[in-house]
Amino acid sequence: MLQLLSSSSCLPSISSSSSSPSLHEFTKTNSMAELGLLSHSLKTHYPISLFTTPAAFNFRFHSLSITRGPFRHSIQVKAVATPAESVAGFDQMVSSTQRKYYMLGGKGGVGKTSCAASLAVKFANNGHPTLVVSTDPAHSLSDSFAQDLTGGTLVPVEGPDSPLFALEINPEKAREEFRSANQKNGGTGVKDFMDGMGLGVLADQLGELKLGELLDTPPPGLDEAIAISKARWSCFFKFYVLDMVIQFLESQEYNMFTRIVFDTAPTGHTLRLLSLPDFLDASIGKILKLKQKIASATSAIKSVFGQEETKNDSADKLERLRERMIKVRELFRNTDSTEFVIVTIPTVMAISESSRLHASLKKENVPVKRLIVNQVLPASATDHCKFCAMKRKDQMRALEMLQNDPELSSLTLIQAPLVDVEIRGLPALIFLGDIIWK
Ligand SMILES: Nc1ncnc2c1ncn2[C@@H]1O[C@H](COP(=O)(O)OP(=O)(O)OP(=O)(O)O)[C@@H](O)[C@H]1O
Repeated sequence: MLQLLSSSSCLPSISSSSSSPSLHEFTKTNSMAELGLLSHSLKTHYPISLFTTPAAFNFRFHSLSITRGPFRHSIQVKAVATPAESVAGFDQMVSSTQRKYYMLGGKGGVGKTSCAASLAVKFANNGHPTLVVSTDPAHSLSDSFAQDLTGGTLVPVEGPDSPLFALEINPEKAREEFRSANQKNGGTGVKDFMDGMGLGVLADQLGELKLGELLDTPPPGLDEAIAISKARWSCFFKFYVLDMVIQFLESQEYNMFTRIVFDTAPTGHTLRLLSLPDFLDASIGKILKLKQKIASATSAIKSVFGQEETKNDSADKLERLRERMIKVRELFRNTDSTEFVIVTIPTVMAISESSRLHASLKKENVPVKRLIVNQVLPASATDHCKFCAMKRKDQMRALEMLQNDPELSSLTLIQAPLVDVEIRGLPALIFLGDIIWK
């Protein structure tokens, strides 16, 4: 039988009091597939009730009860809430049936994927058909869900009450599409492909740069060429992601989803992605103005050479691209539908970066209300562990710094403890989600 045993453990844990393996032990000793199977069978065959009971002092007990079948038992987990913590306001996040977008972002490795995946699961378990999308080319959603999501298409996640689909925007698939389009038409295929994305005019501008060639065979020894190739590829991938976002808005395929959660790339990449629509809008505006000036100055010559229609077509395409970029930008800035949740950890470096991230997001007018400080060492961890005591002291200093930070102190602060299991698979995500999203 599984039951609460956290008093003997230094970190919040899921433990066992008998010879049966605990979920904690299970996650350590079994494959991801087995864990997935457990999560599936728990969900499919045995009703689970999740509840949270406030307890004395700074402890909070999270309970997972399985109420029938051979798995009849309850698992309780101790987590710690420090006084500065506020409630995430999940009731408000879940309340409307209108489509909402949540982007989770921050420094590399702080727990963006775990927080995003746990939020998606929680939405789906609270009645929202939900899509969770990774926009990080170095995806970890598959690991987080313990399920293969690498195909670049929507994959159903088994278990939650309402439909939950996951999508890793697959850089290899994008690259393949890009290459085959490029080969198909002897170079002009790049343009066709980008045309399909509403970006054909940009392909015109990029055509000179021989993007495809550089991707396939960077000239040997030319570091600069490789760097340029990488930069162009990164730019292309961002277009690809933006195109996906437009599809979420416009395509029937995504109509059903009332919550879309983005697991974003580390800070720098995401800021560049968010600022791209604005940059393109401004650049296209300038190009169009320039084109108009040139057009009026040379209209007589153009009509003689019969190029009028081509130029107008190109201006129309630019205008359409601009409209699409404005749509995405409006989406990113819409306070009714969109929220960027910053995820950080209690270190001076991570908090400094989060502060800069918030400042940049404000500049981009992207709404931010909540800040998750993940991996906070519980007070109980310091009882018999000098290292943990020192570490927690350090973390408390960083938290103090956060509370005095002019950029961050206004945000709703959510603390998530460092737990002693890796956050992988549905049960672990439900567990983490129940701690964070209250
Ligand atoms: N609160 C937590 N307690 C214990 N482990 C955690 C916690 N949050 C995240 N982890 C673990 O930390 C690792 C990194 O987490 P995750 O992949 O969510 O971070 P990330 O910010 O998305 O990383 P990347 O930037 O590399 O995509 C994972 O192994 C995850 O299980």
